[in-house]
Amino acid sequence: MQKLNTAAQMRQMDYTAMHGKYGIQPAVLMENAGHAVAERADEYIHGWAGKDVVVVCGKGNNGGDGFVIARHIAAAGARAYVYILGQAEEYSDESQQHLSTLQAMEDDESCLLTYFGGTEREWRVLRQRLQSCQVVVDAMLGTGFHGNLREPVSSIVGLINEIAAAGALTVIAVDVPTGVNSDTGAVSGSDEEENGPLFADMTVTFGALKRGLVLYPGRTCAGHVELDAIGMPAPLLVQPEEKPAYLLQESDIAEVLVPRSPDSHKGSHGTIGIVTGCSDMAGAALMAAHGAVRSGAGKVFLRVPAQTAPYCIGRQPEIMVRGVGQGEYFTEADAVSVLDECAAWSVIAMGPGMGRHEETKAFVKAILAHGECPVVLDADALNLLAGEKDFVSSLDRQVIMTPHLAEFSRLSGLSVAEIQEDPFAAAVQFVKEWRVTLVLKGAPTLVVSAKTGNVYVNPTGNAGMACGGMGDILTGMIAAISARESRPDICSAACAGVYLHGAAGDACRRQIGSYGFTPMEVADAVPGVIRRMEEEMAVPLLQAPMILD
Ligand SMILES: NC(=O)C1=CN([C@@H]2O[C@H](COP(=O)(O)OP(=O)(O)OC[C@H]3O[C@@H](n4cnc5c(N)ncnc54)[C@H](O)[C@@H]3O)[C@@H](O)[C@H]2O)[C@@H](O)CC1
Ligand SMILES: Nc1ncnc2c1ncn2[C@@H]1O[C@H](COP(=O)(O)OP(=O)(O)O)[C@@H](O)[C@H]1O
Ligand SMILES: [K+]
Repeated sequence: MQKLNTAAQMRQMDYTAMHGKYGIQPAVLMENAGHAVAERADEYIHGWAGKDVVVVCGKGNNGGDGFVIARHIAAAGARAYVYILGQAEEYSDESQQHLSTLQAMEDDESCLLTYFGGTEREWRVLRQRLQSCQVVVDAMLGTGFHGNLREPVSSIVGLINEIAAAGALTVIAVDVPTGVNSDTGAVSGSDEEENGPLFADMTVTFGALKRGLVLYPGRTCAGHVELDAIGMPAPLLVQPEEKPAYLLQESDIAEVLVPRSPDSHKGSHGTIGIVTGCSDMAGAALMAAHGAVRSGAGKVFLRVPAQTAPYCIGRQPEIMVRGVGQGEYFTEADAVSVLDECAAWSVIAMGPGMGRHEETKAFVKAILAHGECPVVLDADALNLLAGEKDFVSSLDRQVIMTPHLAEFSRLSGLSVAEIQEDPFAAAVQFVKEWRVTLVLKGAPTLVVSAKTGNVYVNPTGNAGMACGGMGDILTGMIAAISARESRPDICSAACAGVYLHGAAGDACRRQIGSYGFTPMEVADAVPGVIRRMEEEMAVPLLQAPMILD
């Protein structure tokens, strides 16, 4: 897992490194940061030697990093044209220190300083420089940026974007691309294009990943992201923050990839009860069931309203289907027969294609109110439960809710725009109030643990998955994974489900292309993805076979 920090958490981390017991000199940390950019971008741009590079340095410490970068790339054989946006005396002590070193190099042709005042001539020269150089280093604004870009930064960003779009100019961002809010991924000028953010090819970020680098639209501006520890003491790199957020990595889901016990049987791998569907959405029920099968479920029972059953029976022979009641959708009276079976199930999933009839709401509440096994709620089950916070939060069982943005908006009462403004805050607040594990689906999907309030961001998945039915597959996957032999805790199961689902979507994109792969194909890709992960992580697929003779 990689920490995903806010600007405030970064300030605290920097402060502890410098002023707490570790006592690292501020200028040393800045030196490490600047050196890290020069080193890490070297390979990306195929070496600094012989390159003309414009380094634009803002007024804050991001600009200070730029001074260090200019010195290192000049030493590596580049010619650095350094544009300085602040007055020397405005800079922090450590930035001033690095600026003085650069000033002492001024006679050297490798490093040319311009104190940018914004005269017409200066703009003209800057444009020419940008047109003739090969690389731009964006050291204008980092974690200190908020709001909309002001001049002259705004126009410099516009100029760089324009020239980069037209030609062979590589843009390297320092810590965070200028104009991206490092906490939320919001960007400058979303409603006025001229104040838009910088689009970088590569971002070298320091100490911890920033949330704005993984959330859209900021993620689009960051390009290829590399994280450098910049010499931070190891405990600070891993120490949990007060309200932690993490980016999931493949190794994090190893918990669910433990090999099957060689003597296990179908009962060891979970009995999944999928209770969902209605007459015009039988496919959703089948897709959820298929997601469970492809994720390794021991047994999958599908319970659908009676009139949906004929469509489902026999479609997939491994799924055990029974029609409940007599109608086209579930009603409260149908709950009794399902509740009779629930006691033997490891997990229940409800919601895909269930319809939004009032009677179905009573059915869902009746199922939830009895029994102890975990429940995964998606789609219409969520729509039906909007306004039922008190009921859900007082349930004595583990609940995972998997809304997409519109469903989450209905549940939380927040508008989609409000959620997008700060999805972390909205998701964490919701989990606190509803006492459920939340899978807020989207690009990217966030998982928030009911137990800890920790946020996990999923890096896998692609826009080819924006297609009806993808979420239904995920519902079945999470249900099946939560019931695996290793019995992962509910949040780990949700994280693993989301990660595998996205990775299966990525495998489909590679094999089929960005358009037109289906939810069923994504489910079918899951076993292959698990096999690849097992091989790459050297988790044995099977225990060594016994040799009997
Ligand atoms: N010691 C530290 O704290 C370290 C900080 N580092 C660097 O320092 C950066 C953070 O430095 P700062 O806190 O000084 O912040 P920044 O350098 O990101 O930005 C601060 C400046 O931005 C201006 N600003 C804010 N919003 C603006 C807007 N909308 N339009 C135009 N100007 C705007 C502020 O007036 C201020 O002058 C990090 O991103 C990183 O690059 C690194 O050197 C590592 C060590
Ligand atoms: N652009 C995207 N990038 C990554 N994942 C995506 C993208 N678009 C959709 N997905 C994923 O596809 C799934 C869509 O689920 P959902 O909207 O519930 O579909 P449905 O309700 O039709 O089943 C979610 O898991 C979501 O994260
Ligand atoms: K920057």
